[in-house]
Amino acid sequence: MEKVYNQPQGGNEMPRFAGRGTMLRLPFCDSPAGLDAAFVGIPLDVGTSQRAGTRYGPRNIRNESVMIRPYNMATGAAPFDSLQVGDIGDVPINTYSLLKSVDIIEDFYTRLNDWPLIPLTLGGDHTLTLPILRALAKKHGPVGLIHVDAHTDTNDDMFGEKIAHGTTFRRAVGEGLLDCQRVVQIGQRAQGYASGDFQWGVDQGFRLIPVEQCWHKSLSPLMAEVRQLMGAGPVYLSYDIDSIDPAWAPGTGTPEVGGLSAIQALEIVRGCRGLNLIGCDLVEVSPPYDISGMTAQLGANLLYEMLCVLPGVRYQGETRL
Ligand SMILES: N=C(N)NCCCC(=O)O
Ligand SMILES: [Mn+2]
Ligand SMILES: [Mn+2]
Repeated sequence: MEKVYNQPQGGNEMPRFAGRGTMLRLPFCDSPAGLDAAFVGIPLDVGTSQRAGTRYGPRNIRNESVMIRPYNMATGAAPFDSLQVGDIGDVPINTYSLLKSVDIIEDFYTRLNDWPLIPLTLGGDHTLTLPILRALAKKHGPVGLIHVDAHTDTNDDMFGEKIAHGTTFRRAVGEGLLDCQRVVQIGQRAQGYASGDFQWGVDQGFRLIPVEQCWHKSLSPLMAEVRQLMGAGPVYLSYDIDSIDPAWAPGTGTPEVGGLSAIQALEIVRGCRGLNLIGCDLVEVSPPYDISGMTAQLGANLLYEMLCVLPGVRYQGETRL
């Protein structure tokens, strides 16, 4: 019998401004059973260092995902023709404790390890990536990482705290969660607390591509190099929306000028096709600062593009360049 796959609620069956409040208006699934990929919300902002508000990220990304249709006309991807995808809701973080929230997130994703699904996470601030990596490392061992961000997030502490949205990947290295020779950081820019701030990751084995090396060019050639570097091993994609210039993504808590374009963001994610992706996140969307919801819509589209490059996605016909 032909397998039936979940479909986004169509714009001709329910007006786009109505219907399910889930990601892409997919069915809400109260169990991970049977899913190949799951959208998960983490409404966290107690880890932020400047503007807060990312607690509203998951809800607004879902709200702005209503324009997205099933078939990717640029790449030919048809995710809902071969993957069972659902929205499994939000992680019940502790609004009053970042450390307890980190434990709650790790426990939630550790339980997801029991299922063959790939988590696609709607953030929330970048602290959330640490507990997700802790959980995924239990299943996959140390993983490769594609980290797109205005920041390195490798501070040893912030205000004396070892866990915050700017310390995530320092902690991940220290806990042995990353295969450091298969880590790339793309889009880093602005200033440091010390002159060597960007060097710490490079000293661990990371490949760093500062934003100035991205300016005025397509990033498709870079992604060919990244695919080569990642090889066949497990890879996690962590996409901080503030990697993109505030002109395209104003709704974020720690904006930095001179960022990537939305087009380059699409090139990066589409360039992940063929990788052994074991999880993705889209973090730091802060709706209170989001002009007309465009940052949340860009985040929703990047999450859809991540879904489109997951292992097992079927492609329709020839893919256009
Ligand atoms: N937005 C994220 N994830 N990190 C911002 C860190 C800012 C800082 O290191 O001063
Ligand atoms: Mn970040
Ligand atoms: Mn950032």
